Amino acid sequence: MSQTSDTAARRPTRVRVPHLARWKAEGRRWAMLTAYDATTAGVLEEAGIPVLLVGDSAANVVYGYSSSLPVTLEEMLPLVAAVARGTQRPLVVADLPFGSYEASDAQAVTAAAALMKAGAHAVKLEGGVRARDRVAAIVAAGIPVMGHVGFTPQAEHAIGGYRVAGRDDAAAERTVADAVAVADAGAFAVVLEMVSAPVASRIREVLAVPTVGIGSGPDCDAQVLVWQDMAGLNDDSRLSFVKRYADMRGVLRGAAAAFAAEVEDGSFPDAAHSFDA
Ligand SMILES: Nc1nc(=O)c2c([nH]1)NC[C@@H]1CN(c3ccc(C(=O)N[C@@H](CCC(=O)O)C(=O)O)cc3)CN21
Ligand SMILES: CC(C)C(=O)C(=O)O
Ligand SMILES: [Mg+2]
Repeated sequence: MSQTSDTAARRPTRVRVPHLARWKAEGRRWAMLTAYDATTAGVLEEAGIPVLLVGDSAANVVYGYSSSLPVTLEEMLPLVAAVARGTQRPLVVADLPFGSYEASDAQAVTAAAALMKAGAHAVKLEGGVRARDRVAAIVAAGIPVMGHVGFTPQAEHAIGGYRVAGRDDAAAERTVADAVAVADAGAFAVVLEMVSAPVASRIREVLAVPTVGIGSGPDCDAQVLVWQDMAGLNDDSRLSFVKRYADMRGVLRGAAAAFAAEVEDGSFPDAAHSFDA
């Protein structure tokens, strides 16, 4: 295949599902962050993040809902398209939102295909044993699926709150069985959310595919955080598994306040930021 422009010649190779399998075999850990817009996704690509998740956490951090339940497929699609347009290298995974895949395999495949048409390279859905048929149906349609077990926020009301999965022996066995079920159904990776660290470690040993931890301890093949949590843009301090790597909330508040002060005192715009004649 000939490459005709400089841009094409420099275009980085897209991360694909087989790369993640290879990284597990090599014992190489990797980071996943959420992204919801083209600008941020481009910055995360520059930082070398290989996998971006357009999470249904968009419900909270983009749309301002107090849980992930209200966000719709229609609200997810433009965010997926923006992240795909804004990046060249990262694998873009899109969450199937609550209500878009539970009713039937056919509904799940239709919703997954809509996310792929918007630009995703893979989809993610919540649930273990209860979701295995959905995973298999979407995989059979040629769409890579990332699983998500442990605490599954879309099932908050069935679970009875935000809680760590796998803390007693029976719960540990259920969580391992959930991860195995989605991996056996064809998932290329499995998110482990708020799984106790020893159980997550066991799942990592048992699964041939990578585990992606969030609040599940260090013994995972990859780690994921919501980018606004990671960057300290969110002020929600309830999430004890989040580490803040910057104070973006403080930086942005400071910049906005400085801008407003200069507008109010007439020092912005100055000659350097105006057009003469
Ligand atoms: N900003 C943001 N970050 C997230 O990680 C996130 C979202 N939004 N929205 C979708 C889901 C919801 N998630 C959540 C929501 C709440 C807890 C939570 O309350 N955790 C507490 C309680 C744990 C416990 O009681 O055992 C914690 O201490 O982490 C955890 C994950 C993770 N996802
Ligand atoms: C927190 C991650 C795993 C997620 O599912 C989301 O952002 O919606
Ligand atoms: Mg999600």
